[in-house]
Amino acid sequence: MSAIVVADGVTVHYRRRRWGPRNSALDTLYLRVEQHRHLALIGPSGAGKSTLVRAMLGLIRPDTGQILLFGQPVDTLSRVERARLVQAVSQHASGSLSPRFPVARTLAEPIHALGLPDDPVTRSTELLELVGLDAGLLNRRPAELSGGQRQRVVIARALAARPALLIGDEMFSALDAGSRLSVVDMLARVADTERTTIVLVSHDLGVARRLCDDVAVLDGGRIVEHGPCEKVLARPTHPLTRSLLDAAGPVTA
Ligand SMILES: Nc1ncnc2c1ncn2[C@@H]1O[C@H](COP(=O)(O)OP(=O)(O)OP(=O)(O)O)[C@@H](O)[C@H]1O
Repeated sequence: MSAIVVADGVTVHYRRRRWGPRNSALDTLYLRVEQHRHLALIGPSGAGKSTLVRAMLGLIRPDTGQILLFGQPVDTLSRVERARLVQAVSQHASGSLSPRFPVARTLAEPIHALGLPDDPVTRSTELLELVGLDAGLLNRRPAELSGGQRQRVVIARALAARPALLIGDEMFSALDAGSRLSVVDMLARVADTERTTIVLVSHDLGVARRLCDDVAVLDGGRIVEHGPCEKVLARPTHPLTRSLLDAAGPVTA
């Protein structure tokens, strides 16, 4: 199997002031994300999940170690190369939609910016369908959409880039419980068709198990347990994984 992402001994410190104390967010972290095996990143608040995501996106440079995307150090890739390989959707991503742009323009933009061969009109309609939205919304601006519809548009915009890797940092939290599972299932189908690998940061273990093949548990900036969901979530070996499972109650999704 080939690795889509490798974190090779990554350490990240945050320093609030130049001479102030350093706060270690990732501590010599090693992780391999295999292609076409969706990975859930779970862990308590402050474990380093979002920091790891930001490092994978090349938004922060590790103090030591490196992140490899398809074997290449992420900081050697151009912005366009990175955008073609990896897209991210965060919990509050709908704020990143331009208030002036109708949905059609939002979805066409990555196609133009990345020089993809897709026809923007056909692809925008297809993308809306993929995320379970009506093509009639193509002419609406963000203010004319519900919060859940905006989040689906953000997911569609990320898919427009046809990324090899989609990173979702609590990407479903803005959706109500009723539509969450249908969007999760939709994403699983799209990822399958488009050969996209997903890394999902989630506090929702039900969603993690429903979508992901593997799970990695972070604590104190390190991976403390990593393996197939059916094994780790059924027979956890680390006390932290056990306590996350206990706190979540029965994982039903
Ligand atoms: N910009 C920053 N400056 C200083 N410290 C930070 C900064 N961002 C995060 N941290 C610290 O780094 C550590 C890891 O934070 P991170 O946001 O990666 O955790 P997380 O696992 O994503 O948490 P959560 O589940 O609450 O979102 C925490 O101790 C946090 O306080």
